Amino acid sequence: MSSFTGNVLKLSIFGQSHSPAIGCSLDGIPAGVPIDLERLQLFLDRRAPGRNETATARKETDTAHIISGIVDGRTCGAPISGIIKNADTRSQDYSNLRRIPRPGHADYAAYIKYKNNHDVAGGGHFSGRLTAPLCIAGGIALQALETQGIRIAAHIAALGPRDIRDTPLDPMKPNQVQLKAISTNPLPCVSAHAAASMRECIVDAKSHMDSVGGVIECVAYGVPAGIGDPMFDGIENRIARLAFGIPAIKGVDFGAGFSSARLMGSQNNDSYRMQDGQVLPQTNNAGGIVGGITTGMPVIWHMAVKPTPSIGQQQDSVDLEAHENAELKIHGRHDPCIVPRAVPVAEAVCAVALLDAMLEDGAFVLPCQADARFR
Ligand SMILES: Cc1cc2nc3c(=O)[nH]c(=O)nc-3n(C[C@H](O)[C@H](O)[C@H](O)COP(=O)(O)O)c2cc1C
Ligand SMILES: C=C(O[C@@H]1CC(C(=O)O)=C[C@@H](OP(=O)(O)O)[C@H]1O)C(=O)O
Repeated sequence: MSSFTGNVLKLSIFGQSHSPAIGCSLDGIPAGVPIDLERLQLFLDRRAPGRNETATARKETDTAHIISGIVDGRTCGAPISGIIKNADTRSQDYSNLRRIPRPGHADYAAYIKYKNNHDVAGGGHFSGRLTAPLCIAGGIALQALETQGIRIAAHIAALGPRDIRDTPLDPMKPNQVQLKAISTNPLPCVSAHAAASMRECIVDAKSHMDSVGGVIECVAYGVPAGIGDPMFDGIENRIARLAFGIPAIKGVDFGAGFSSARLMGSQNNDSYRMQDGQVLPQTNNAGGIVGGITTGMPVIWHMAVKPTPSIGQQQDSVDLEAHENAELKIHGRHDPCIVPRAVPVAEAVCAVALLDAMLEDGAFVLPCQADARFR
């Protein structure tokens, strides 16, 4: 299975939803980066399951056990590895799914590819649970990027079939009022009204044993110009590659994205002006990336999250042993909507992708490279 990525910052994710533990290994961060483990845990808590009625009922503490690579609050140059224990597993909920695959989940595709040897319990290695160790790596990358003046934030941009919309994040510069609202509203939205409507939509879908999807917007402020590469290692490629590693992501776009296809060139181009001796684009339809390389404007991207495949309603499936049609009713615990818990995961993958590109371009410089301990 391809659960390994990165050019300079090498990330590997291991485990299954119901295995004793899940974890990650992250190699390539320079020594001396300050990492606050309490803040890392608060980041993981934003994604953790079982915290409210819009999420799965599975309860996990999602405590990150960092077993190597961080000493006395700083990276030591050795590979960082972290594990999270799985505790609240109910594998019996999955006993019939090896035979009768869930529409929309990976059961049937895995049955064919792994010749029925896959771990079906909890969705195995396909589970959204694997985004917990992804958030260990992402949380560390976010703190590393903060030392470079980079701040990454995501929110729910749109949700559900009625397309409930939140206010977009400022595409030109960080807006502290917006960023505070995202962290204080009951769902990660700029607008309290949008958060309340989205919550209602999720609870309503749940009461009908159904699920809803949505769109997450993620913005990286403070990324310097000139990071990335043309063709296959552009910043778009790098972010999209990691974003599609998140289960349930079915679309990714940048800046004006798919809407740019409906604009005239004169509307879509971000014209340049000089301001205080600096080149300053006047708009940011490009989402801060041209030719795969950053422009110095905020990097803006979106990811489409499909509605959770495991729903309580009866669905048409097949019996893979009897080779006949079958009806399926799923009895497990599932997210009625994945979107709220995927918001920190968007920030995590954005941070890992940008940090890898910055390390590769030699653009990651610690404010105090000479460690005080050696003076
Ligand atoms: C944070 C998170 C939570 C998820 N929770 C569930 C869930 O409770 N039930 C479910 O069927 N799928 C859930 N998923 C999605 C499935 O894991 C995913 O749809 C499945 O592995 C198939 O992959 P694909 O949708 O990318 O094709 C979740 C995904 C994420 C990122
Ligand atoms: C546990 C998490 O989410 C799980 C993701 C998931 C899936 O199919 O993706 C299915 C459910 O697993 P289980 O049936 O074991 O409760 C979710 O609870 C998590 O995100 O930490």
